[in-house]
Amino acid sequence: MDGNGQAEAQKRALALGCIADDHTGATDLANTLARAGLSVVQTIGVPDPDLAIPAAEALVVALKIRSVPAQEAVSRARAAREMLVAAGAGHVLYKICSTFDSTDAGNIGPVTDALRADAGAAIVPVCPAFPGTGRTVYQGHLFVGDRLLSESPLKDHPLNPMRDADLVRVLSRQSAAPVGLVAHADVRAGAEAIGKRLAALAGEGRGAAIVDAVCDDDLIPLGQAALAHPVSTGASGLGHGLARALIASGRASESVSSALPPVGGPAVILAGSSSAATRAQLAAAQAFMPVMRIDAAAAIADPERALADALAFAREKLPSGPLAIATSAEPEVVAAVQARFGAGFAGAALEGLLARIAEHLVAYGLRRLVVAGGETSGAVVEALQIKALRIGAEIAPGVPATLALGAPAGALALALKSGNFGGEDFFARALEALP
Ligand SMILES: Nc1ncnc2c1ncn2[C@@H]1O[C@H](COP(=O)(O)OP(=O)(O)OP(=O)(O)O)[C@@H](O)[C@H]1O
Ligand SMILES: O=C(O)[C@@H](O)C(=O)CO
Repeated sequence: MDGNGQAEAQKRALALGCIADDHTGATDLANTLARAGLSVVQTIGVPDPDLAIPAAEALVVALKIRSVPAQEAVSRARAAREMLVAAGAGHVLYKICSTFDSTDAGNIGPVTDALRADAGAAIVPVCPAFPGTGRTVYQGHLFVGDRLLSESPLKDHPLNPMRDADLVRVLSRQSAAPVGLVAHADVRAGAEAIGKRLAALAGEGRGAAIVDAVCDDDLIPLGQAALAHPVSTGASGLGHGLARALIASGRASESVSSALPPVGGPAVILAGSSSAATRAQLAAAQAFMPVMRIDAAAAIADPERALADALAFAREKLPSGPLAIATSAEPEVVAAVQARFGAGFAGAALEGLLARIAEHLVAYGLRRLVVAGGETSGAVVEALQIKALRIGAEIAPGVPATLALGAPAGALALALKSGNFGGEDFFARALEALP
């Protein structure tokens, strides 16, 4: 192989394997890794061995395990790690939400414990910081903008209300082994200081340690220190640090991602997220497109009727331009729906409804789709049988334009928006950005 061939092959050798606990989290991470300079491919679930996926330095496996029972999350994450390690990944990042979404019986602890055991690791560094979107960790406490997590809108999340900002305490409640803290003073002192502190905590028998990070500069030593361990757990900030550390160590080379090919055609927004950000974005969208608000209680009681109504609305409006269909509602309405049907049942029913709407619309010829909400995105992407995503330009921090690969319906441009991401004009921007 000549010099160019070697450089090309090295550029595409898998260095970083990622397991994302939801689909918008996966595209967020894939976007961050691509912007940091890695070549990245995202698959929907563990890919079938016969799926032809382009070679890449980072592979992000999108799972939908944030809100499933812990045992199921553990076995699915283990299978994904096994595949990633067999494919050559030297480090595996378990991508969780930057707002640490999980219940006390939640999955971040059990999955982190299991991946640590499988990798034979002494300790797992854990950091959900993503300073670019206002998520920072100080003295183990997670902030969303200038509020503690427990005082942010995440306290009212429909599936995982986050009412404790002390992540050492939160992760301890979910973990088999005790949890430690690498505080900001060590992070400021650099990668070596973080490494020493992690080693000391491992020596005390701690299985995981929350690592502080309050700004982008902290992500570089964090990534270097994390790369010395086989497994880490965190959000896009840690992903950025790992990508930069891989490039700095020569295990990956900086590349520029290419633009997505144009898809064109009708566009629809489907929103299942009830986050404050998504609600504000829908209100802004109402000024320039028709928005159908689905009554969640009525839709759960009679899903066939809700499906028929949504499709009639779409058929009528789509010829004149983009439209939105949303189950999103104010926290009091969500609480009432959950009290009547149970949160899990209501969530699954509404995700299923939006996924069926997506299937029908794609069959009608829809080619550009924006989905708001991680669980909702997972349901939609799985229903459309999308196998992998190519990552395009960033629409807003944490949200790239993507191109669906392997879907039976053919080319489809997609933006999967995490509930809390994007400014008020996000939907207008997304429609412009989808090729
Ligand atoms: N009106 C409603 N009442 C009750 N539950 C709802 C309602 N609308 C949507 N849901 C459910 O709330 C959940 C929202 O989760 P989803 O992950 O899609 O959004 P999010 O949590 O805001 O986004 P992210 O996970 O990306 O932060 C889904 O299960 C959805 O079906
Ligand atoms: O980290 C985040 O906040 C997002 O990528 C996410 O996981 C949303 O579901």
